[in-house]
Amino acid sequence: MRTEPKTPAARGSGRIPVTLVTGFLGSGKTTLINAALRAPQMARTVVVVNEFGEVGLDHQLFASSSDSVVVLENGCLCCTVRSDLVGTLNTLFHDREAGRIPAFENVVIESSGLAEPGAVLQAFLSEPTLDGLYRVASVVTLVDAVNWRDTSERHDEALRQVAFADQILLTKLDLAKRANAEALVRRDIADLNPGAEIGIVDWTPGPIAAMLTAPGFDAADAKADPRPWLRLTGDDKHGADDHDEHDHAHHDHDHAGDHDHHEPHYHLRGKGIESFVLLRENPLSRDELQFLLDGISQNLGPSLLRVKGLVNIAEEPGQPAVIQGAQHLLHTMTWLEKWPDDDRRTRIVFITQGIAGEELREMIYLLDRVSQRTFKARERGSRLRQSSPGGRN
Ligand SMILES: Nc1nc2c(ncn2[C@@H]2O[C@H](COP(=O)(O)OP(=O)(O)OP(=O)(O)O)[C@@H](O)[C@H]2O)c(=O)[nH]1
Repeated sequence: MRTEPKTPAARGSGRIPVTLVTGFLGSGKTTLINAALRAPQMARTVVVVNEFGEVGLDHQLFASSSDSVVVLENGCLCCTVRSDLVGTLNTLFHDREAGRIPAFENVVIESSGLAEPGAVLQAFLSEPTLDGLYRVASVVTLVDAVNWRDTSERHDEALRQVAFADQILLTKLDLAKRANAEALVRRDIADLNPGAEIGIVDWTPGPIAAMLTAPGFDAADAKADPRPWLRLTGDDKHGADDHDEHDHAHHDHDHAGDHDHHEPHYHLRGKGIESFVLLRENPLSRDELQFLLDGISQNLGPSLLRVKGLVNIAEEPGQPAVIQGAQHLLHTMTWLEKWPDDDRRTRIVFITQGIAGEELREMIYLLDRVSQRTFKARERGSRLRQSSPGGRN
């Protein structure tokens, strides 16, 4: 990741917001988008679906993109990007600029039920063309509450779709036989992705359309409020404690509360998805942050699913830096004009797969300590050199 010179609002927020709708096969994606299309506020929205004709789009702009993927040089399938999606979005943007199609204001992408949201998200963060034209406003993941446990046991994609989400909507609760179905699914999901907002689909077109066209958080807009995006508020939704600068985001499965203790324990963690919040009271210097992020990227590499956070940088105490990443890619840092409230702590949420929670925690903790020590030692060294008789000053 590059830490760029501070240029608040340098790129403004002119990029077109994209809402990515994901969810396992049959979770209700098409039904949701079709419901939204009945609302007038979708008139300036382009809907891109994987399969042509999947959504009835009589009066809508429409773009199709087939399922081809490109395997990048390192051959890692997690890095495949949907080049046709990138091409489609590029064409749409330039057609819009040239007046060949109406000036749409939003894009909604319905990804295939088996798609890896990480690859699509990464395309927006890494693809130079897309990055300048579009931004991901929100990743909305639908979860079929009836089939969730079966599906999540069998299909990793379903878990990763939840792990990548900013918002999660439960569907089919009307079909659930168990009275506590909602509570159980919510518990699993909060465990996988403590930073996501969880709700139930209200099938009224207006509210769905509003959700799909919401501007979301634009990290390039210096005036944007990051709180809903990060979902870390004063009461700290992630459950991290102030007494420890590093805390684990998981809920304690054994604690009393609204958990149903008659339910057999569900080992989602056996699936290897972990989340962790790095909380830090002391500001980081730019170099420390670079060191920390490089270390995280090198050591966690393919295990990283999603990273997002606000960082207090020592050189710029009045302005938080925003970092975000998908898979091993950490996106260029941007700056907000001011802190959204009095909480000036660095807060970075990590969602990983394939690394044990304890190991993750230890690694980030260690990297942070090494980074602090290295830079403190370097500062001391430079002070000593300056004050010594043979020093430069
Ligand atoms: N009763 C009920 N049915 C639902 C609900 N959500 C979706 N369905 C039904 O579930 C079926 C699958 O919904 P789709 O919208 O096609 O699901 P999808 O996610 O687009 O499916 P794929 O395209 O296969 O990935 C349809 O018959 C919907 O009517 C819900 O909340 N309640």
